[in-house]
Amino acid sequence: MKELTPNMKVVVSAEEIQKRIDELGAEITEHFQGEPVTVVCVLKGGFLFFADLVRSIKLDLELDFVRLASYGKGTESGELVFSKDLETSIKGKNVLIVEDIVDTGHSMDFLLRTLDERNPKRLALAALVDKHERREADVKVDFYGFHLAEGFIIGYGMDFAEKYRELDGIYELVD
Ligand SMILES: O=P(O)(O)OC[C@H]1O[C@H](OP(=O)(O)OP(=O)(O)O)[C@H](O)[C@@H]1O
Ligand code: HPA
Ligand SMILES: [Mg+2]
Repeated sequence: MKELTPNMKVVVSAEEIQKRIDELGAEITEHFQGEPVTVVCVLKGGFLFFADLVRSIKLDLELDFVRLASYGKGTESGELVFSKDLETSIKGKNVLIVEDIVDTGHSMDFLLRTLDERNPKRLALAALVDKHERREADVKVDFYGFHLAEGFIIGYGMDFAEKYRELDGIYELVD
């Protein structure tokens, strides 16, 4: 276990995350009714949730990865693009997007709309954290791990200035 600093408050423990992922894996397995699914990891933040979730889904899976970038990041109006697109076709396939956190909703609004235009059979979104404080785009999270009202969180894929992604729990950064 890594040394934590006094400005890090536990929000969800590693044990709670793993228990919830087992439940989500069972829900997702049931949802797709024995059919194969293409599971899409949203890099970088989604990498740990994706790695654990795919191992708890009991279906035939294809795995693929995307990474989003915005022009003029840091400005409110940054338009989203792929800095890495899917490498497989999703036409006619069941697709599950796996994301660490939905915050303003702009990232998932873009990804859901863009992938939907490729005519998948079904398109669903799993997000470990559904955070409401700053929501601007109306995004439907089909499978969520935890609801959070507010706060800036790190760990389990989520970073602050590229640090803390490797932590196995979720923490809030407090002053
Ligand atoms: O709902 P939103 O306000 O769009 O924010 C959520 C997104 O922001 C973070 O990713 P980021 O683009 O910072 O890249 P990262 O995954 O590489 O950390 C996070 O991982 C989500 O993907
Ligand atoms: O709360 C957050 N933590 C880490 N990364 C994020 N990206 C959007 N919101 C967050
Ligand atoms: Mg991300």
